[in-house]
Amino acid sequence: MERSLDWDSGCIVAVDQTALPSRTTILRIDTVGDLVAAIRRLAIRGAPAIGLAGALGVALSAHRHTVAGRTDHAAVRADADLLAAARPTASNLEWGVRRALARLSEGPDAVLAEARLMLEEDERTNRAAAARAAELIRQLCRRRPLRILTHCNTGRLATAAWGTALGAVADLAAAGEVDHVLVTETRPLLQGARLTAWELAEAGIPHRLCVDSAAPAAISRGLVDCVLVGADRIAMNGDTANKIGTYGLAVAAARHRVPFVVVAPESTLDPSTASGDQIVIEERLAAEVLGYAGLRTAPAGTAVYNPAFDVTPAELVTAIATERRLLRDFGALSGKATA
Ligand SMILES: CSC[C@@H](O)[C@@H](O)C(=O)COP(=O)(O)O
Repeated sequence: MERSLDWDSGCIVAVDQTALPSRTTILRIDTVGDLVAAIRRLAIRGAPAIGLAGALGVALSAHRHTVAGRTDHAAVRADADLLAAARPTASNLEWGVRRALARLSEGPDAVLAEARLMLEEDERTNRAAAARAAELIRQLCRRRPLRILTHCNTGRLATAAWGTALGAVADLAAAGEVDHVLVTETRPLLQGARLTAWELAEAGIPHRLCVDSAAPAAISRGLVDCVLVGADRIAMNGDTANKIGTYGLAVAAARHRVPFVVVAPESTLDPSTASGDQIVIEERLAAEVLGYAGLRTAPAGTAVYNPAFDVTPAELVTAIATERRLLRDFGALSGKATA
């Protein structure tokens, strides 16, 4: 499969991200219910990827609810609402669903054409944002080759192709500028250990895996030249929601004057959210923290706090690189200043 997510013969096809790295399993999804479930259980995950999945889901629904050339718009809109609500934090999901839905009056093929266009755009978008971030890192960091810290998974699996922060890592690595990438495990679901380490190995980019709690220590010991992460929702003041643990990395990076750069598509910027305190943070099931892969790691019944994301205040973010611009003065997001 060229893309980690695509459309094929009336189905959404996607790499099952819960099966990696043990198995490469391709899901064929042909109902909106199964798609919502795949997004909720993180088989399809990563902000850009769930946005694209949402758009493909609307196309799936539009085709399913078209009989003899007549589309049941109310049924498709109800499916769109279900899809948009599958996970609350990433703004890309609602963006993808709404963009595909906007073509509904033109019929199911137009909806699918829009979703397919979004798949194509995704790679161009990611490459542009990643190249911009890589260029910034070249300017900000003097040491070569670079030691880059990243969190969660922002590679091709989290998008349709190329990736955001991990795309920037790939750009720098292709230019021979990367010593190694320090990859956080990303508890509780191990997106860093399972997915980022797998993608970096595939790409032949040297990397080391560390437990999440070792990452701030690595920054404090001078073992990290820059931190590169993705985002799920960026508020208009630059506050950035991303995988739980990002905030702690940003605090450590600021304390030790290490550049902390966010790489994300414009679709992650949310014009309706003024600041990070308005971002809804998804809370996930206790079972994800109480055990892993069927093994209990805490006494049954232990109370759990399991937020999937945290919010890094803009003041801790060195810059946000998108496909269109580099944001360093966060007033630019609310139109008060130019980027
Ligand atoms: C390019 S992916 C950017 C973010 O979506 C990523 O960093 C992240 O936090 C993903 O969380 P997940 O819960 O795995 O979907």
